[in-house]
Amino acid sequence: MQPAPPAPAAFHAPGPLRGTVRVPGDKSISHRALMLSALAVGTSRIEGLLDGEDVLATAAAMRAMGAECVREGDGRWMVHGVGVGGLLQPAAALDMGNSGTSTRLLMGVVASHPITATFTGDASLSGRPMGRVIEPLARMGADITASPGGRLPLMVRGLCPAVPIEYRLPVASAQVKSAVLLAGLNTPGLTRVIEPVATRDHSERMLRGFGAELTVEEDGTATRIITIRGEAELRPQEIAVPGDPSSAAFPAVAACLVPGSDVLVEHVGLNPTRAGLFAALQAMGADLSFENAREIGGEPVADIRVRGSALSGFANDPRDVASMVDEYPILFVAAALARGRSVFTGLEELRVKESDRIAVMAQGLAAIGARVEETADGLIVEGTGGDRLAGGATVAARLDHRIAMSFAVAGLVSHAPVIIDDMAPVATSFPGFEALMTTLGAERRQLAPA
Ligand SMILES: O=C(O)C1=C[C@@H](OP(=O)(O)O)[C@@H](O)[C@H](O)C1
Ligand SMILES: C=C(OP(=O)(O)O)C(=O)O
Repeated sequence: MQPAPPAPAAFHAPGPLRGTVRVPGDKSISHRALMLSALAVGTSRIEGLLDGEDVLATAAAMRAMGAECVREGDGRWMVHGVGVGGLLQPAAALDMGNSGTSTRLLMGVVASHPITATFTGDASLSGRPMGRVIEPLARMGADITASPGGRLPLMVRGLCPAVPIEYRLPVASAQVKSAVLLAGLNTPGLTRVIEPVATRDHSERMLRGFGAELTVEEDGTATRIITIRGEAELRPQEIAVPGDPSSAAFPAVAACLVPGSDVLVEHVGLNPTRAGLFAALQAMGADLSFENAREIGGEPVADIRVRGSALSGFANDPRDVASMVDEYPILFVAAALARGRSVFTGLEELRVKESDRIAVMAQGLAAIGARVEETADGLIVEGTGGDRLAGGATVAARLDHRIAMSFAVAGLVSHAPVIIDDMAPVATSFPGFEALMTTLGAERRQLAPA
């Protein structure tokens, strides 16, 4: 298939942003809901599932391995699971598109099933390191043949029964943790992951919710020891997926930056392992509050009210990186408009996301007039103190949805247009982004014909 032609766009805000919106379902939870439903015995129902391309790649893979996954309506899915150990050999390569989460978690699932699966992906995903999951899964007995540098395309030949391991995460990654736990689901005995820095814990919460025997201990130094008993029988569930805090980040920062704005983002998941951005914005002086706090499907949820705010510079605590790892690109935009200097450190993981998010944001922000300095593990930003950026440049999204949306927001507070060369990647995690921003009062700018 020919790749779609690029979809350039630029946005502006003729006035304050105002209104009440809901962002699509949480991407991390959506992937896990499909995978665990496919591994349960019987029929699960999911509502609020993210209908984004990344999650659809997971659904297609579960189907290719024998689970029935049916989209019954907007965000409403029915999954008929085959049981842990019951997945079938897929007839063709599993196309993971742009999705690191689908790839790494499913490699874990396949590793302990008696099947072989080939994983392929787009140019961005094919450049991302898979060695971090190959290493523990090979220790469990999976036979994995990867392209040079531990990249896609790669083939996983599972071993059943696999060998339980105790694995200390060398990098703070929920994807690596989840890959090992999911492999442990169909492995006899106890599989253990030791996590020195807490990462998102949706896998742990949901595995327990499906009836797996899983314990989490803390050793007093914030290290978490997660143990799962394998050969589990998962019971089908009804799952409600909350709104994605990583998507809510874009309208929230936009509302902070556009003077006079007042925006309510409803129904946002606020799991503490995910909510770092909102605390950072509050520390910068944002007028941001949480309303109607509640719990849905084992996850904390609230509505977030954000008003236009004068922000101050920020220095992040490197220990908090995992709680907002995907939100740094949009936080860099907030820092570019804040008063004073922001210093971001400990962000090396950003270099191996859909793009090198430190380098790509540094280049793009510099091109639209922000004062930034890239460092080995982060960025130093001298903010404008609320003045608009110059704009007047085209920035490359590089197949990275979060880069595209970050510069869409930067355009709202720039004099001249900020043209994003391709908005298409936004469909991986936030279908409806443009419509939502338009509801709030943002507008697409007319671009001169090329
Ligand atoms: O487990 C997950 O759902 C995710 C974990 C994070 O990746 P890492 O585990 O590579 O940090 C995050 O960046 C990604 O968007 C989703
Ligand atoms: C890093 C991300 O996703 P993934 O690793 O699943 O591609 C993201 O959504 O920002």
